[in-house]
Amino acid sequence: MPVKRTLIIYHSGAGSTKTIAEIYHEKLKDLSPDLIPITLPFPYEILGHYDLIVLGFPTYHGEAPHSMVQFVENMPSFEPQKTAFLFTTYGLYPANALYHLGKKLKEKNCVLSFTAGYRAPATDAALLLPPMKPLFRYGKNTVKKLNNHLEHIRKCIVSSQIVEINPRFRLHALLNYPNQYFGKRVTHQLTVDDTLCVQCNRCVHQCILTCWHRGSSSLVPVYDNTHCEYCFKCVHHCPANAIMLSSKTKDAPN
Ligand SMILES: Cc1cc2nc3c(=O)[nH]c(=O)nc-3n(C[C@H](O)[C@H](O)[C@H](O)COP(=O)(O)O)c2cc1C
Repeated sequence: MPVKRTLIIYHSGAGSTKTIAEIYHEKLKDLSPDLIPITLPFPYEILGHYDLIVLGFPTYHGEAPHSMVQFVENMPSFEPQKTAFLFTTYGLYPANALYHLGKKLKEKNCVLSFTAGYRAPATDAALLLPPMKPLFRYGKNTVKKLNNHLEHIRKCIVSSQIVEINPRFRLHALLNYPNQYFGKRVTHQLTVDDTLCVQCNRCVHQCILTCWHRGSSSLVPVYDNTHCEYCFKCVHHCPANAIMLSSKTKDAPN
């Protein structure tokens, strides 16, 4: 049976989703999967080289991030069908994030064969409540879960036995609605400390929603939160810890 060509593709702010994607990549390396982060816009034609796509994303406010939704919505409808695996990382509760993105993938003619959620350090909470950072960590059963999931994925890659699943709608996720409603209404203002900034422009290169631009009057990058989904990738990638955060509640960005 021919081995299916596999692409692992992910979006990650603080690195937890990237870590899980890298573990998938490492543990399946004998089957030569490719691993890439999502970019916007994305060269969708490369997806034509793969039979099977593993898609990873963090849960934000009980949903997939806008960037991820945008990535899937702009995807062409596949002909022939493609097999997709979906995983998310979350701090406390992934609500219906997998259900909603799974449905969108099916609209693109993907056969969804697997979904998984991994509890990971809650990046937003760790940034907003630094003293509580030690409480936010990977779930105790993550290694066991990963091993089971990798075994399943391996079977699908080496055989043609793909079983289609329908991700379950979690009714109790409706209780999470206040968190989603208010969470989306908190906006953050990121500021750069000019005295610390080393003008490497890593924030400009890392942001997939182009919230950072090279400064015109100074070499310090300029931030615009109009499209920001607060993944905090810029904060985590800044080598000089020059990006700082403040929050306020106002109208949601969308
Ligand atoms: C803006 C934002 C919103 C979040 N909302 C939720 C949430 O609703 N539920 C949850 O369990 N975790 C939530 N988290 C935590 C992330 O899902 C978790 O930290 C995830 O592993 C981050 O992945 P990353 O490190 O790849 O960015 C949120 C994090 C951020 C930054």
